[in-house]
Amino acid sequence: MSAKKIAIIGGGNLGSAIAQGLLKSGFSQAGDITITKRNTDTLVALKDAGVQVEKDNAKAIRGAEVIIVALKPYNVREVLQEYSTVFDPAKQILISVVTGVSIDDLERIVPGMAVVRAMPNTAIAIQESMTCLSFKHATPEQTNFVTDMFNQLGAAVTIDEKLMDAATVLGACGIAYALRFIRANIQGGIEIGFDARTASLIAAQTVKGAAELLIREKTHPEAEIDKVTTPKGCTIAGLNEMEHQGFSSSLIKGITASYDKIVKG
Ligand SMILES: NC(=O)C1=CN([C@@H]2O[C@H](COP(=O)(O)OP(=O)(O)OC[C@H]3O[C@@H](n4cnc5c(N)ncnc54)[C@H](O)[C@@H]3O)[C@@H](O)[C@H]2O)C=CC1
Ligand SMILES: O=C(O)[C@@H]1CCC=N1
Repeated sequence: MSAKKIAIIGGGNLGSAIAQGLLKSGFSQAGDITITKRNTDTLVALKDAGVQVEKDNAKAIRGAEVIIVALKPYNVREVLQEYSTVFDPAKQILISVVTGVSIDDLERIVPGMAVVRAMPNTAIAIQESMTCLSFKHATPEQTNFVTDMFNQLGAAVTIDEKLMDAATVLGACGIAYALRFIRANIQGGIEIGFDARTASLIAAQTVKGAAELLIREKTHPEAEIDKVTTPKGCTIAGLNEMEHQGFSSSLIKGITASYDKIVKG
């Protein structure tokens, strides 16, 4: 449990998920978390859980030691600029989960502040995020704090900032790709006889099992696939048909399209 006061600026999809994760993990007490949004109606559940819900960013920033900025890339500059004099670089750290805005850019907007970039995904709400972190001017104490926090909200890895756009695609967008894969399995499962609820359970638990095999056993996917593909069996027949239809290729092309969207706009 951390006694640090945390302010989340931008209580949208990711900001709210971070607040939920901080609460569920026990990393923070509800009263130590403040979350801001212009229209706070969607934050009722967090408010009911004891989180401080605010419209006033200045008040939230003043009362915090850790500020997590979860605004859209197109308004983060404008909003941070408005409050740049409210920050206290001697006592605070700024963590940005904003896509495509560099540490240098953010440190220029809020002079003197140590900025950390973090790229979690929405599974942070249930402590299952993959979070990539980049540090530049953070002190060892700040680095340890941020790493520990995101480790308690899933798994965290530190990467070179030049890989942050790639991390955004593979980790943050990646959860959407995985969910679409599961949805397609559900659609197929219904077509071959299951009701939607049973198909959802089978598809999701099967993907969870596949992921856990790789994480726990540290094996290569193809080595695990070899164990499933009985010669002349149904698995290889299905896999090969998927590849004939461009399965791996479509995923790789999707990943590079997402990446180009961040890099080229
Ligand atoms: N949604 C995701 O899965 C992920 C999002 N990100 C990044 O996180 C950031 C936030 O993304 P989302 O949560 O999806 O967007 P969102 O649009 O759901 O959240 C942004 C929130 O900021 C609020 N906001 C706007 N102006 C404000 C102001 N002046 N003061 C306080 N709040 C204000 C908006 O009302 C909105 O609720 C983006 O930069 C995105 O690229 C990064 C990783 C994953
Ligand atoms: O789609 C987006 O732009 C954001 C960044 C990563 C996940 N959602």
